[in-house]
Amino acid sequence: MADVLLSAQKVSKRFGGIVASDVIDLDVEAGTLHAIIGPNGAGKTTLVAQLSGELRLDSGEISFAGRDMTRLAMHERAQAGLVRSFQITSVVPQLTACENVALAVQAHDGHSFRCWKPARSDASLRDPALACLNEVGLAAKADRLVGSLAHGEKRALEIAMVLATRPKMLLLDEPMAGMGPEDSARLVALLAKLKQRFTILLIEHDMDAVFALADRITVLVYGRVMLTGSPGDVRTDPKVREAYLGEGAGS
Ligand SMILES: Nc1ncnc2c1ncn2[C@@H]1O[C@H](COP(=O)(O)OP(=O)(O)OP(=O)(O)O)[C@@H](O)[C@H]1O
Repeated sequence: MADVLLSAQKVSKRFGGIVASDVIDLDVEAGTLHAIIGPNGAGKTTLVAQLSGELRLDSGEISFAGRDMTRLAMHERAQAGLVRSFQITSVVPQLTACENVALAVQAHDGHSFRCWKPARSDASLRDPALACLNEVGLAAKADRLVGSLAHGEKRALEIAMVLATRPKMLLLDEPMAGMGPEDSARLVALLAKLKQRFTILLIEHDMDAVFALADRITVLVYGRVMLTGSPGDVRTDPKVREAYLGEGAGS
């Protein structure tokens, strides 16, 4: 087995009577795109929040690049290279795409978000921000206000902001949500390019995207891992077909 970059061991989380994560074991190998699929309420978002540090574990352990992350805060995990995609709600609509990415560069470099003004003119922020926008195909929109960007462009901007933090691994929670087929196809192409450089954990309901991109897939059902395997394993597993994909899906 290749090197494991991210490992979750016996991770659990309960919300009142609901067991959202039920003793989950997950190993993500370096250099792979690992997808997590499962029906609504299976615990996918909860698991990502636990991995990124937004949500405390009730029990279990998380290690990343050989370091114990279990008790580290979100920004400490991000500093180590484990970064969850920014939610569009954390993007400032009154600033341009470039200024928003510059803020992410600035935040990662340890400056305060309050000092955003120099980000407009400071080449040490603008140049890396433009490079990130270029990577996601948004260079031409660098000086557009975020509020005026189309939905697909905003999602690409979120990814540019992750890249600005110089991650080792990206945690992406439903990046295709709400997208039409053209934007989805564009994002699949972008992720196919990014997976050559980054390890990626992808939660996604779009099965075409998952089967096009994933090297490994973990199926969660009721907070438990039903199966981890190759796309072929998952596609043909009768339990998975019954529990989630439905007969004929994914084929
Ligand atoms: N903050 C919370 N408080 C109470 N219950 C929660 C909370 N967050 C999640 N849950 C519950 O935990 C379970 C898992 O939810 P989660 O959002 O992780 O599932 P999911 O697989 O991401 O679902 P979806 O595909 O619909 O996004 C659900 O039953 C949900 O209602």
